[in-house]
Amino acid sequence: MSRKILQTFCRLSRKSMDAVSQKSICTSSRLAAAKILDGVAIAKDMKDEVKAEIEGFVAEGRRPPNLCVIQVGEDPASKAYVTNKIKACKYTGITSEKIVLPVETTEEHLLSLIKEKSDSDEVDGLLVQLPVPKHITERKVCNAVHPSKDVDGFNIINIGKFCSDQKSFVPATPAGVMEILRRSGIETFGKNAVVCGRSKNVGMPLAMLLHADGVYETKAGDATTTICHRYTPPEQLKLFTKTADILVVAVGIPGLITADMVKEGVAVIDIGINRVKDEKTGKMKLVGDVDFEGVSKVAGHITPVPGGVGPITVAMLMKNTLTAYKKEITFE
Ligand SMILES: Nc1nc(=O)c2c([nH]1)NC[C@@H]1CN(c3ccc(C(=O)N[C@@H](CCC(=O)O)C(=O)O)cc3)C=[N+]21
Ligand SMILES: [Mg+2]
Repeated sequence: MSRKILQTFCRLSRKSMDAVSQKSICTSSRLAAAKILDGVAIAKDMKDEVKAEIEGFVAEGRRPPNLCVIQVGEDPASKAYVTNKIKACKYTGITSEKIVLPVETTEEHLLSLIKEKSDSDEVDGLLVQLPVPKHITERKVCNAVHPSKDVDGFNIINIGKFCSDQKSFVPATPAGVMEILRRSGIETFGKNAVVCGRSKNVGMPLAMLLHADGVYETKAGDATTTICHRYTPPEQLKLFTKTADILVVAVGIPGLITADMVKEGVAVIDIGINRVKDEKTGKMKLVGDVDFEGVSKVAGHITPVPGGVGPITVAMLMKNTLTAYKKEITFE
């Protein structure tokens, strides 16, 4: 046998032996389907913890925490999200006020309402559901919410603190993703994380949480973190996603991530929310950015859509509202 053939043979037999030993050792995730990270169950655990703590405060004679949610216009998706938030308030024992303003509300009127609620001793958490109508400047709205009540973490003071590794209100979706990883025992320290999407409310803060130094107040993940975005050439996107031990996708393109783009055993967190028509039934359905069927055969862990990150976002908002109530973060 020539040297070359022998080498090839050895390599092949080594590979097949690995496959055999892996199969016999690894009975669950790897070679079988990915473990589905149940967002509804994790969110329930988180809400139950908040609920128990609130019951304690109320038993001591304190008023429960309060959340004020302002919605401008009647966007159907916003309505659904706000409904979920109010429902979670009821479940956890947070009192809530939902204020729906007409779509033609002036910026001046909205800003004065935000100021009124920011000044009210009855309100602990305050948020304006985004997006706001085009004639209103989103940045002004976010900055009008007092930092100590800014449970969305969208005020520039909270963004500044957060980016300086200080304790702050952190946006619920990225904070929720870290919570999924933590509660599912998925290590970030020294791992490769790839974040697809660089939005100010999700991709950017999530990349911060994954890459920054865990010794500081934000308790970040110490992962080697790559950010991909709309100008990452498609053929390069795959090179990056293939390196990921943790792959987070928040882009808004159904089916963007396919099985050939991921490494075996990767933890996939799908933040996409896309309403598409079901080919079989003709009805509208919710899907993420990940080809769930294909990728779940290769991944070690994967979040579904719906029932993944969405419910955890809502649960994290409850946690942030409790934090605001306890005045755990100081703003001087
Ligand atoms: N000021 C502000 N704060 C936000 O936190 C905020 C926002 N604006 N604007 C929009 C995004 C998106 N977001 C979601 C909340 C709940 C679900 C959720 O409950 N999703 C369910 C399905 C809901 C459905 O059926 O549409 C699930 O994934 O299972 C999703 C997304 C919060 N956001
Ligand atoms: Mg969000």
